[in-house]
Amino acid sequence: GKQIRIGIVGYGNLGRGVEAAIAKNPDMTLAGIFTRRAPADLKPLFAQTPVHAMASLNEFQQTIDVLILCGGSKDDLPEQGPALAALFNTVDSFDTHARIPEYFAAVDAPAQAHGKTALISIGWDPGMFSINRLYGEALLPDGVTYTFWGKGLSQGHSDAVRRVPGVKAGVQYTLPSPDAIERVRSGARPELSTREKHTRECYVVLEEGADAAVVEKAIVGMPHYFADYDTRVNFINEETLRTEHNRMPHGGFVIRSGNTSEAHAQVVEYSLQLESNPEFTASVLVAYARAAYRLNQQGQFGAKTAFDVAPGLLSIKSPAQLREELL
Ligand SMILES: NC(=O)C1=CN([C@@H]2O[C@H](COP(=O)(O)OP(=O)(O)OC[C@H]3O[C@@H](n4cnc5c(N)ncnc54)[C@H](OP(=O)(O)O)[C@@H]3O)[C@@H](O)[C@H]2O)C=CC1
Ligand SMILES: N[C@@H](C[C@H]1CC(C(=O)O)=NO1)C(=O)O
Repeated sequence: GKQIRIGIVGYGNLGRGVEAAIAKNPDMTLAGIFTRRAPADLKPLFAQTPVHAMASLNEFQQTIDVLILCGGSKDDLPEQGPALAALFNTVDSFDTHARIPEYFAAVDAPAQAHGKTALISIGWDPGMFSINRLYGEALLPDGVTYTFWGKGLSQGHSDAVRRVPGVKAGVQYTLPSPDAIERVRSGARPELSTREKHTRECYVVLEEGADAAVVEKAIVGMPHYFADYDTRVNFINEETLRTEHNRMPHGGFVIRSGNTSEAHAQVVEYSLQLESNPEFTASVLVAYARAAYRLNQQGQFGAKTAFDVAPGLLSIKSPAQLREELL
């Protein structure tokens, strides 16, 4: 049948992951990559992938079904999300949790006004972990939920570090507290503050002449990303970053402990072990692009989150096939 035509906006770790993921979905085809840089500067994963300047995006309104927005949540998506939701169906991974309500509103208005469908904050957290936190609360109303990430590389926090003036390059690792995990797994249902659950470790390459103390202060005090955590900042050179910090593994789990009666405790858990955080996130975005296309065909316009998307819309299988095979 008809292939769903995808455009990638922003070619970083996530954009490259989406290029790979589309090749794994036979009902999808990649119309092209759109970048703010000079297209000739980009080396796509597949030589045949077209690369266009962002300015030419308007010309593709009739030939692209869904845009997957792969920009950074700190500075790119707040501007690109609302602007592009007026022109295309979109899917993004916006993950500045504290700002999701305002981002939802900023994207919903243009999408509604132009009959577009915009799936926001898709990925694993927010995204698949959000869905599993919802399942936990809905299925075991009397209980507690915990989310742990890592040890691994957070792309949102790494992007945020890279945006600090004076930072040339950088990554951020999230480390869960072994003690906190042990207390949760013991069934003790402890009260844990944000600071007690994870610490954050940054590795930063400074621009020439940048002041390390000023950069460190800007990172550790950064609202929404670092201010609520104990954070260490290590300064390294480009060679070390390239050789020791070029892998992007991550993972984690959502656990719900609850009681269905005095007598019976129940536990629900969802976990991820990711060799590549960006490739997994990209694969989630591509499955949701299928849903965005279908929702738009159904006249479901405006901004939506992972909570609003029926699981069947993600599958390449037809509803009848799903009933036969997966029920
Ligand atoms: N919800 C979730 O579970 C997850 C969400 N995310 C989100 O995805 C976002 C993007 O992550 P990630 O792809 O790692 O970010 P990157 O820093 O790799 O890319 C962000 C943007 O920066 C530009 N860029 C990329 N490489 C370069 C370069 N070498 N020089 C100049 N500009 C460059 C690209 O835009 P352009 O091509 O236009 O220059 C790109 O879209 C994160 O900020 C995070 O918020 C990530 C993982 C999980
Ligand atoms: N959005 C995160 C995905 C997970 C990882 C994470 C963290 O390490 O703080 N929080 O959510 C990312 O950008 O990698």
